[in-house]
Amino acid sequence: MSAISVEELLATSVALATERDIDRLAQQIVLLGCKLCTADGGAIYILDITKSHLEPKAVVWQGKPIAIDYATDVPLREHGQFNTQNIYSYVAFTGQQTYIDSAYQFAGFELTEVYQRDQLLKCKSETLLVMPLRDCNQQTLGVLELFKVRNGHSSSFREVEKVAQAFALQAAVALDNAMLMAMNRHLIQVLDASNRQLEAENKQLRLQRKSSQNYEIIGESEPMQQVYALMDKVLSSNVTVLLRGETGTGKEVFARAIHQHSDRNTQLFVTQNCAAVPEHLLESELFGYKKGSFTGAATDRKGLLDEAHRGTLFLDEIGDMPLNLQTKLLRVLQEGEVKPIGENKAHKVDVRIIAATHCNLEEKITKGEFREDLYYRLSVFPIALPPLRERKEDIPALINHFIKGYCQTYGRKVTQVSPAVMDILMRYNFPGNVRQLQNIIERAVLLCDKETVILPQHMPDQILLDNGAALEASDELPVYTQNELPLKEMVQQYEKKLLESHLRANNWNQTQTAKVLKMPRRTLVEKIQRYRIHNEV
Ligand SMILES: Nc1ncnc2c1ncn2[C@@H]1O[C@H](COP(=O)(O)OP(=O)(O)OP(=O)(O)O)[C@@H](O)[C@H]1O
Repeated sequence: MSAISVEELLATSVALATERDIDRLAQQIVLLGCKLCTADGGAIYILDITKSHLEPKAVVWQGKPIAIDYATDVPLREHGQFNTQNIYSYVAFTGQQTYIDSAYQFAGFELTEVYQRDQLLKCKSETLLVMPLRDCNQQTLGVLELFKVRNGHSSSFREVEKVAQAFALQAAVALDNAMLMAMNRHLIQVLDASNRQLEAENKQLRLQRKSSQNYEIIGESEPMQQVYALMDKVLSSNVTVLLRGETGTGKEVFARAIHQHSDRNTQLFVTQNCAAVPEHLLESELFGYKKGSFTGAATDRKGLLDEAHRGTLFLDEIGDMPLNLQTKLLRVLQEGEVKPIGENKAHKVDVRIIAATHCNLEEKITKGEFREDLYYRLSVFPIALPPLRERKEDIPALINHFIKGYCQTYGRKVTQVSPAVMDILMRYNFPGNVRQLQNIIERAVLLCDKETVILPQHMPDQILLDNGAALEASDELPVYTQNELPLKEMVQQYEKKLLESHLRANNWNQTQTAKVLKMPRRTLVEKIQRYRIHNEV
């Protein structure tokens, strides 16, 4: 064996201690092992993560790494038994440093991998040394094999036993460190990935919470849930939204909510009703003007589109916008450009448009009153708001919301509506939708001087009339078309139905019903017994 210089030993130590990549380290180990023990070649096998196989990691021949494609994994167990036939798995299993001096005469182990490699390298292995690589807890990490080929003067590895052992120990420590680091890196990656996933999920959850709870819009009914789901989709984009719905369904409320929950919420939410002002005024409102561009234009004036720069412009009643302005608006949507009246050049604006309409735009297009191209630009993301009569389950929550608000405004102590009022309002069709309900409650709160409950007499006459008509039309009261009964009986039947209906509306509370019907409670009880009226609750 050629003597190893101190420098070479130091260089070996440094090389092993500094390499962190397992594949490169495995190659270094074999290269250095060959050099220290004057081997012609060598191979390293490392235990896989399931600790069931030894995987070939690097093979070196005459000082150079060669491809390891020929080598296959070596199982540690076969048929449930430890695979002690194979030299690598034997060493891995027993931890015994093993020497073979005449590979082709030796019958103690299967040396299939060795013979295969010899065929590939066109040589004949003569002496072999297979060493276990174990960590400080004596757990096997892999095995290192060194070999010398038959060349007439090859010597046994036994001569370098001590050097080989010391080297294997050092190599195992380096390998253990590198594996721990790789494991750490892997864990950090897994943690990072799961953190990113958690962050994304949290963001999504925050958005969902916003949608169902934080829009500050009253209504939990199914049709409203569908609207919230659509709103969620447009919050993080600048897409133009078209809100459609009857008057008073809350189009402005929803437009404001979209702005407030979007990235633009630090900038202005500007509104303009396109039906409320004449054409020339609407144009100067929206686009602004230059000083002197028309009589009365004493100074330059910014339009609302510029006011809403980086914010949102809500255009209510878009269906009533004059055709000339529709063309100008289309340019804003297509080019993001605004040209104030009297100005030669257009300038860029960054504004999100939310438009609203209660009218049938498709019909207006057919009549030539609305530009089809503008319609397509505006209705990139239409949201239809349901009329109140299609989400009556939201009426009680809206009533409470408005009662609270108006009690604060007017200093009243109203807490609720009577069951009869609730019944009347639940029956009503609300052509004016939420706005109409809001007005009804405002009026009722104002009418309640000392009362804490809103009663039928606080309802507008029209609502009571409509309610009476609805009651008559419903099955709850008998409608006689023929005089098949004497009048007295007809009146009695009518009285019975009327009492039933009021009792139901007052939640079968007899005192309350008697009060509403302005009759003594005792008389009501007598009639209930006489007509055999039964509480349905
Ligand atoms: N879901 C709701 N929760 C609480 N208040 C609402 C709701 N929807 C509407 N409102 C109230 O109803 C009134 C009418 O709403 P809004 O002005 O947004 O309706 P609109 O559809 O824009 O009406 P129009 O078509 O007449 O312009 C407002 O005072 C608003 O505060």
